Amino acid sequence: MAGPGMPSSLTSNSCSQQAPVFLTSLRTMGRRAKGKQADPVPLESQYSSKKLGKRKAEADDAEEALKSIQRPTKKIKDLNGKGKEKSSSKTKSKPSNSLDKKKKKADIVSDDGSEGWEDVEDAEDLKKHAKSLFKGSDESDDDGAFEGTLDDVDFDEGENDDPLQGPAQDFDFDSDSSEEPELPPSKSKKSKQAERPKKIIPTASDASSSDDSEGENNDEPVTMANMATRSRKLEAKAKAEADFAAEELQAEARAAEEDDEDVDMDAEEDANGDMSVEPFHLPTAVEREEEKASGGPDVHTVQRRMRECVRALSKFSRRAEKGRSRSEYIDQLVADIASYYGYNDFLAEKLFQLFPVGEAIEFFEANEVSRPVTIRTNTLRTRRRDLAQALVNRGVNLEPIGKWTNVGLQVFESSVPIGATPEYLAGHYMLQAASSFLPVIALSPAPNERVLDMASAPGGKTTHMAALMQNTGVIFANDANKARTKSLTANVHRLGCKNVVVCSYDGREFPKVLGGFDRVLLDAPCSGTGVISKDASVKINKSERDFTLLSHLQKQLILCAIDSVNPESKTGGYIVYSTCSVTVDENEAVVDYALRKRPNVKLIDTGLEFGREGFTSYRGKTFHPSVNLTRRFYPHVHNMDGFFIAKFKVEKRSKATESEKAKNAKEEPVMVDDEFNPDAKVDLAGFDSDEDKPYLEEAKRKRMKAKGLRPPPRTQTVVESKA
Ligand SMILES: C[S@@+](CC[C@H](N)C(=O)[O-])C[C@H]1O[C@@H](n2cnc3c(N)ncnc32)[C@H](O)[C@@H]1O
Repeated sequence: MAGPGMPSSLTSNSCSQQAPVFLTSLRTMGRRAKGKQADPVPLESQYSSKKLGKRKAEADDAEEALKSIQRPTKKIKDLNGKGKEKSSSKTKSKPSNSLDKKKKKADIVSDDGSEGWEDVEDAEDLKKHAKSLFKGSDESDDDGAFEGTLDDVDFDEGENDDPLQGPAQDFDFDSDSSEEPELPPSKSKKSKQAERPKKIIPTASDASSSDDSEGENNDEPVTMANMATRSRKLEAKAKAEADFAAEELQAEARAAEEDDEDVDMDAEEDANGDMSVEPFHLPTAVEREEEKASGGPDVHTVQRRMRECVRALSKFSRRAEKGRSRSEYIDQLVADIASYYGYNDFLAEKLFQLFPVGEAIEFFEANEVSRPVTIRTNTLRTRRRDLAQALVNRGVNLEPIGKWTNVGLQVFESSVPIGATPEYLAGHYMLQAASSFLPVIALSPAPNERVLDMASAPGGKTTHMAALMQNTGVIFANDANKARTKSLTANVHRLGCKNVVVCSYDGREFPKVLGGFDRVLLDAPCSGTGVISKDASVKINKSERDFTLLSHLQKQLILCAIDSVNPESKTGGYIVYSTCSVTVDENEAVVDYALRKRPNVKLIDTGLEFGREGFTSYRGKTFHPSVNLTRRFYPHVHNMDGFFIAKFKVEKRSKATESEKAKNAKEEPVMVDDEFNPDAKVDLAGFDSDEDKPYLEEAKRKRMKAKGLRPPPRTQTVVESKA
């Protein structure tokens, strides 16, 4: 495809790399919580003020964790105050979304290719239709987009007997465009919009906005004019109820704790509510071996043990068995987490280490629940208000995601397949996870700029950038995987992006093939530990070696991204590095590496109004203090996919940095033929792999130990293992 400033060499894809191990293509694992959107959670939950990175066994964490690991039969109210039973993923189904029941549902496929909701119960025709149309879904791995025309779609198909006619103009769409005329309020029957559940990812400003409905008469009929206000009022009420329920829970927990002190500390309710079950005993190493040999414990035992370990770790001196160490409890807990949630031991431990004990359980729980379905309005084709109106008319229950985006809509329910509406096919929106709006918001490309999207397929972020640039300037949308550039191209066409040049190079070939960009987005290939709810295969198929190789690749790519930026850009000179992974190796460690190797770059604020600070130290490693400017997003905190974002400003190289450059000359970007593939030998020539040596050595030692071999003595300082 042609584009302004496009060298002719880029009109055809020049890369013939092997497809990388791309996470969303592995869809063999079942999803236990499929079909549920997670309950809304407040932005920056109670953990927000906590310093992460330390294994703090706080009582608060333990209580959160105790809520997550449910007793098999005990009913615990959820925070929405509905008193529904929360259930473990292995023994019972998850709490269902109340919206599930009444209406038929259509398949919704997110841009990541994951299905958001369950199939329409008794609408086979819709299902069949949706199946064929979802092939072109934004981030699906299917290469082919829908190839028919709008005429091929039966526009009436999506209409159910009771189409929703609610208007969209009463939502807060002000941010869409200041030119929009004020639509006069019109009368309609009560829209189902008013019944929608609480918003996801509410910002502080969202929460405070609920106050303006004070004093309104609840009995007055619902009109288009008052619908949004009433809805906010309902949300406020729900929040108050949730707070009340949470207080109740805490009171219960406090009472239980007091009981603990009075009665035998180890007395425990059994599955039937009897108080006569045996006191908890942490298995010894021998007992664990025996347990393994006999096929492992039953799920109730595992649940109880996890709960007890969390309790013990929260007040270790009082609750732990005499003579047992903290690390014994942690080892048992991690082993149980791995078996309960279905992770390999290595990954369970790696993820567990990211959080305080109680919060870790929340993270694992959140990975069992699908994230909300969200779409991004393509402002090249429509306005959010108009899109919302069109979709509401088709029976889609939606609302703006939050104040932080003026193009996002959260879909609560739909009687039509959201990936196959006429509006979708006409490119009015992209099915896109809320988290993937963030890197583009952070990069904030401006009209007429020259931008590189280094790893861009299938184009969710490229097309978002094209819209922000109002189809001006040029975006080089690159992806090493040629097959994936097909869906990228399809999306670029569908969304009407005219300033995009699609190309297929290994990102490590930049800036040799092309440089001088105002801005670069590196949405790097990663392990996908932030999107486990979409792709459960990550739980078992990621090994230590994968993380080492990925981290290498990411470090190589980030240097190339930096070197592709024009430091003298009048408008830009920025890079955003992002991953959908939560591991430190793929995030802070990569960013810190870039800061060390390229003294002419510095981290700057992402401009995002939420997200947790990146780690400045982690398990014995200290990063540059400015790494706290990076942002982490978590499913259990933000109700989004796990994500990481860093924004850099590239400065001109000074004399001092020039000498630095000479020193690092051997690290000039190199042409590397291997795409990331855990089994391929990655050519690291010229890349500074020295610093990874201790890790590689330690990994080798571990592998040998696991095989019962005696590892050679350590030759280098190895980062301290588990605290
Ligand atoms: C996280 S996905 C990108 C998603 C995309 N930015 C979007 O928003 O739709 C990572 C991409 O990196 C590509 N990739 C893997 N190795 C690469 C390399 N060495 N150079 C460039 N792209 C690479 C993969 O093919 C994959 O499409």
